[in-house]
Amino acid sequence: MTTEVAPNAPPPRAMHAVPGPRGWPLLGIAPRVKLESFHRQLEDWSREYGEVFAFRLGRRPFLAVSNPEVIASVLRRRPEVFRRGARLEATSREIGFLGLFSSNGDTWRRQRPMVLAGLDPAHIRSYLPAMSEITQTLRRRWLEAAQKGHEIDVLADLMRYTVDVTTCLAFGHNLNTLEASSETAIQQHLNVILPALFKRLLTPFELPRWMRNRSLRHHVVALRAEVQAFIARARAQLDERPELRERPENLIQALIAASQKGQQGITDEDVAGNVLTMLLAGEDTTAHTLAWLFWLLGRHPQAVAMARAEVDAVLPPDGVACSVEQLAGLDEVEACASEAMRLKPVAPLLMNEVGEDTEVAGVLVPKGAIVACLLRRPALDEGQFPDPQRFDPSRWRTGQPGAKSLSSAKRAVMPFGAGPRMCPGRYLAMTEVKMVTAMLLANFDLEFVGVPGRDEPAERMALTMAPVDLKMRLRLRSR
Ligand code: HEM
Repeated sequence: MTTEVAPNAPPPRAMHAVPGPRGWPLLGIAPRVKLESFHRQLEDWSREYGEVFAFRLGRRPFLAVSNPEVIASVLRRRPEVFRRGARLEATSREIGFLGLFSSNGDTWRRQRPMVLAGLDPAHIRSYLPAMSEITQTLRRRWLEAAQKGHEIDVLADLMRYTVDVTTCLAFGHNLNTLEASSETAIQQHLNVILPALFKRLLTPFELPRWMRNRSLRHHVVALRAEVQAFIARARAQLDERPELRERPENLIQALIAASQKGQQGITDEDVAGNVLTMLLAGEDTTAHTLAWLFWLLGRHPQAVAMARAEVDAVLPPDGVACSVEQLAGLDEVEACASEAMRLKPVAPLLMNEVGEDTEVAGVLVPKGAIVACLLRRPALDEGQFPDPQRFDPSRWRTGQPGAKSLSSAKRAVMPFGAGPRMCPGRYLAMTEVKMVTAMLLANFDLEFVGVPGRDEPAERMALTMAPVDLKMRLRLRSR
């Protein structure tokens, strides 16, 4: 058994002695679970039962934790003691996207440096021209919507943007869904596969025949075929221009070059798995983060005014950044994004399967149990952030008096996770978030961002947390 506890700590408690919501024999709390708002149910229970509580989902024991130090210690002890769930790993293998996100142990160790290298700041710099171009396309789309007075489906447009950026960077091919008249095939596949995956992961019982669903199978097979086509294209490029093996232009070239060299044992399966992982991990997360940020900006004109003043000072009049230096000057925009991720993190919940008996927050947790880290709870803790529900980007300004407390506050907010499995796409994601937000503020006034007839958009959880039915109306900005 592994532990990370002080020497004089009291003896650990067994899980059944830890308070938590009551369940039924065999089913546990399964009949009470609402998949789309499971994160909120857990957050509510943590208010009722405290920083550590336990329950069963089916036969599987769960321990939910919301203390930031406990969360950090769990996330640090990966991939050895805590791991991605065996079901996630098996399901991903079945679908054909066993990439960095879902793999464990040696597969994860082999893949991580490769994926990290493709997404590091140096590579992001070389991706900027493509990203600026795609941001220009989005700008044109929104200029047209503003001129015609059209309402914008925020999530749909932002997902088109992130699909275009991700496919362009990962595969060297811009799908240009922003200018396509209808949803592309890839989006249609993901719209079916992602919710099915999430449901499968949270259903308390094994669903051995889930892939027999004909529609799901169709989408999985078609998506795999799309990915194989990207791989074939990148292989041909590497054959034509062997110098790309040393200086790959995109992630797929980097992965294939490594697999051909036999470097670090990267296999063809690893390449395909990580190509799909980029699509799955990079699309919803960034689009949903931007959507929440826009909704919050729509309610806070002062924050808009400050961020816009900065955008006007740093960027050209079209508001589209084209250098790392310009993006680095957007501190206020970044502060707005950090504050949006504190209040509306798209990953408010991280599930970790226990790989060997261990101890967490003074509780004995057996192998096979799940430790659910409730990431949003510390981010809304009054002790860390006065008036925690208020959207206040000034909390994130650097060089302010109280910078020390800012650094401890930062440790309580983990939108990209923490420890050895922290999100490798965070530089790319922040680049996209800053680019799109700056473009929005430079060109448009936010006439309306919200859900008609509601104060707040509902939070819907399906792998990531999205604002439901968010709409936006833009007016050309009067300067
Ligand atoms: C605002 C946007 C994003 C957010 C909020 C986000 C958040 C996260 C979180 C919370 C994790 C789990 C970290 C952990 O277990 O400690 C994660 C993992 C991951 N993310 Fe992101 N992500 C974003 C964008 C991206 C992008 C753009 C990519 C790549 C194109 C990406 C690729 C990945 C991968 C591959 C992992 C798995 C890392 C591992 O297990 O080693 N993410 N992300």
